[in-house]
Amino acid sequence: MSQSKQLSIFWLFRYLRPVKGRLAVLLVMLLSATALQLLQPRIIKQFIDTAAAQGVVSGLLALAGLYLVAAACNQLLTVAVSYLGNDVAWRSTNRLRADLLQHCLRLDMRFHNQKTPGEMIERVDGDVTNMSNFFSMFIVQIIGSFVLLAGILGYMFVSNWPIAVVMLLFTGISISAMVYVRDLGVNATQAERQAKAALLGLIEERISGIEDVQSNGGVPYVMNRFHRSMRNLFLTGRKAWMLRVVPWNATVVLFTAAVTVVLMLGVYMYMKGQVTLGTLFLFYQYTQMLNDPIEQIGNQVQEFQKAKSGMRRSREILSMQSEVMEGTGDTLPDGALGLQFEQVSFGYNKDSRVLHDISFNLKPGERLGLVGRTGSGKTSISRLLLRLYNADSGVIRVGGVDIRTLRLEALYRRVGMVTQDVQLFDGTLRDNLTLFDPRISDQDILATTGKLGLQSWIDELPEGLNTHLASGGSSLSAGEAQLFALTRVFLTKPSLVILDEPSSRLDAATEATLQGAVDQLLEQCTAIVIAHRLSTLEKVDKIMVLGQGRIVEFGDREALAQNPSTHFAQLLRTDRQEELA
Ligand SMILES: Nc1ncnc2c1ncn2[C@@H]1O[C@H](COP(=O)(O)OP(=O)(O)OP(=O)(O)O)[C@@H](O)[C@H]1O
Repeated sequence: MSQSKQLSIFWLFRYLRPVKGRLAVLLVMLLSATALQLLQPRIIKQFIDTAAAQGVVSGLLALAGLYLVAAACNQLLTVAVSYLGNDVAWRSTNRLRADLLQHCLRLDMRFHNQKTPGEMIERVDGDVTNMSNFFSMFIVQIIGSFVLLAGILGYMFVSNWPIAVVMLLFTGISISAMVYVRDLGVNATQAERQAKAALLGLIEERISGIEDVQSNGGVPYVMNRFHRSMRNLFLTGRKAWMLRVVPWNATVVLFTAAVTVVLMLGVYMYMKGQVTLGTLFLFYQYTQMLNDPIEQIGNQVQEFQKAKSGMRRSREILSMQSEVMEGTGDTLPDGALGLQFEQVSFGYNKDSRVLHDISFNLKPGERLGLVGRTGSGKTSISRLLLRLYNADSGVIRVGGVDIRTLRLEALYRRVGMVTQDVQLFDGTLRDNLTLFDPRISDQDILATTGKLGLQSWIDELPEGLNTHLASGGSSLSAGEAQLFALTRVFLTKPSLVILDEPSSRLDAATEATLQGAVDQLLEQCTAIVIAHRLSTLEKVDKIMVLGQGRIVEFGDREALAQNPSTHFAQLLRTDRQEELA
């Protein structure tokens, strides 16, 4: 752990490598600005001394002009530094954001089950934003500040060593104090980020469940949790801030002392005639300027703490390995794909098994109806097949190929699933149906939607396939969303498809239209149909009855239905009675 903490800042340099040219330009500009900063007080010194000695007006005017030019150039450089600094920060942090998001999207569902979307936003964006100053300004500001310090102190040593010694002492003590306490705020800042992530997670969760919250009168409860979370953020944030500003506060006291001593020494020397009025002004001005680089170093130390805590959290995510490792295989047989489960067992947690020793075989083109009570493990079977989780033991083969040996993309190209929850994305209807795949033509879309009975619905939309849909699914009824999900999967022309309760939210008439279309679409593929209502299963070839994660029954639908002693026949009888009642 300690080693990883030490390595961590160097790890960030990989994101700076692609912008090193820009960083170099940034540094040159900052050094030029520093040179101008050093020059300006010397022009004023010259001006004061010339004026005090009753010098010629043209000389004074020239000095004033020179000062104006230096000040204007300094200002322009400051603007350019700020622009380029932001540019570098965005370029490098965007790379890190992309790496984090891509990594998170590849992590398995066990990871995602533990994280709320709000927390993920904070980790992919908030933590990285915290590091942006580090990327753009840390190195250049630290170098720039030290150069400015060296310039001031170097000049002072040449022109007046007693004052230079006071300045050097002040600088040395200030910087040592800052280095000594530099890590003080890192852990506290990390806790602050965690509290922020928890708050965002809470808001996101409650807003996405707004219907339930409102209809169950849960608003006061939500507000209570919200206030508690805010309080936690406030307390951790205050602690982190206080620990971060300690280094800065330490220098303020030292600075006041240094200015006083330099002024006293300077006035004394002026009275003795050892220095001119202009030089006294220069001493004062340089002492004042000394504060800028030290304050800048202090700020950078604070930013460094923030960056370090963000970086630890980002590294933590990036070092997480998905339990689902991709294989390298790319090829599956053409046409409908057979499916075998061989002694597959699985549990979401180590202590409890959800599926026990599941073995069955589906030939290419066969349709399996999966029935069982709530919680019997039907959805879990489909999740294993789609590699959202790894089975604890056993093998799953698609088209005779162990799915662990396949690239995930190769698997998803051929295996599709329609779930009960349809996620809509911010985009047009076309984007949502094709999932942003430009290779799927409008003709394909309209042919599939036509078959599924969605055509009239699309025709009624003001802009047809170009209609913009809001994310989250609020613009569709539950039944429409289900039809939508079917279209989405069938557009990918899957060779094996899992339909999880495909018609649970449709009225009888729509269901009838849909059933015909699904039958047509299923002609080219193998299918698993998960259903509570047995009427959905009239067209399947095989039936599997699951009970508490075990196969209770597996066989031909007709044979099981004809034999009155089977579980399936019993379920059919109960179903009919319920329908009659
Ligand atoms: N993400 C999860 N984490 C932990 N346990 C889970 C998770 N998802 C499901 N389970 C548990 O696994 C068991 C099987 O769930 P599964 O969703 O496979 O059942 P199901 O037969 O599909 O149920 P339903 O008919 O209600 O959809 C249940 O006991 C459930 O509580």
